[in-house]
Amino acid sequence: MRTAMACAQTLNNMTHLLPHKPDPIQLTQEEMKRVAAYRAADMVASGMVVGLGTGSTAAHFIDRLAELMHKGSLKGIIGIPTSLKTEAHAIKAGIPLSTLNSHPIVDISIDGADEVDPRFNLVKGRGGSLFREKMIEGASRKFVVIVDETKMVACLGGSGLSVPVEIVPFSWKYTLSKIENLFEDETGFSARLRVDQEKPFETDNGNYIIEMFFEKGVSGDLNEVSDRLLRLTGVIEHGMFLDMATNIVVAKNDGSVIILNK
Ligand SMILES: O=C[C@H](O)[C@H](O)[C@H](O)COP(=O)(O)O
Repeated sequence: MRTAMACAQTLNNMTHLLPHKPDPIQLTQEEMKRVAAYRAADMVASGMVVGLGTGSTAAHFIDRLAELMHKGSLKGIIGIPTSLKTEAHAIKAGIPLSTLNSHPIVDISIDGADEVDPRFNLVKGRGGSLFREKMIEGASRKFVVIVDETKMVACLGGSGLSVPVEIVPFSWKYTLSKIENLFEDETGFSARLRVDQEKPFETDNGNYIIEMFFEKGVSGDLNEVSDRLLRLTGVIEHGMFLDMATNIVVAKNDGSVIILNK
């Protein structure tokens, strides 16, 4: 009895010397983006033609890719940028670039997304890039999406944030009204021109963006919704990337990573 008490007392007195049990890691969203990007960089091999995504998550990937190239761990990489911003970033980072015209088959594309649903469908383009992304990622053998866990959704557009559509500037109000007509039976649907500093936002292709909002997310058959949008004269492309992603790299705020493969 005396011994047991003494042990308890000793233990209490010694707790400051015991190994400290670390608090569970709580990564910020930016840190999660970096974790996902770094993991995806491991999927790139020497000699690959790599589609370089656009946005804050893809920017971490570009930095990591450049780092691996400069270290000599990756050789003979050619990047295909999905936006002018990414092109400038990659040039600064020293990544040799080419185009889809010269390299029509891309080995792997790595890019972020605004939303990912359980079927690997994505919303992309809230940063203003979607057309070049869709073209290059559609030409890729592998399309790896890098996200933090906040991007995982039950249905596209369900977060109340926009689903972008790139349209030609000519008669944009007419195209906007056609998009509104398409979803007139959708409760809570709205659409508007994306504006930046009181002027229409312009994409890298000199086009405008219509932002569509769905109160309860995009309903019905997504391929049908996509087809109906693309049939409208004036619509160039939309930000729903359906059945394109082959792998999703999800970083969680406890520091772990989940890789989903199609
Ligand atoms: O237009 C932007 C691109 O589609 C981005 O990949 C997407 O918006 C995700 O961006 P971020 O990684 O900055 O969240």
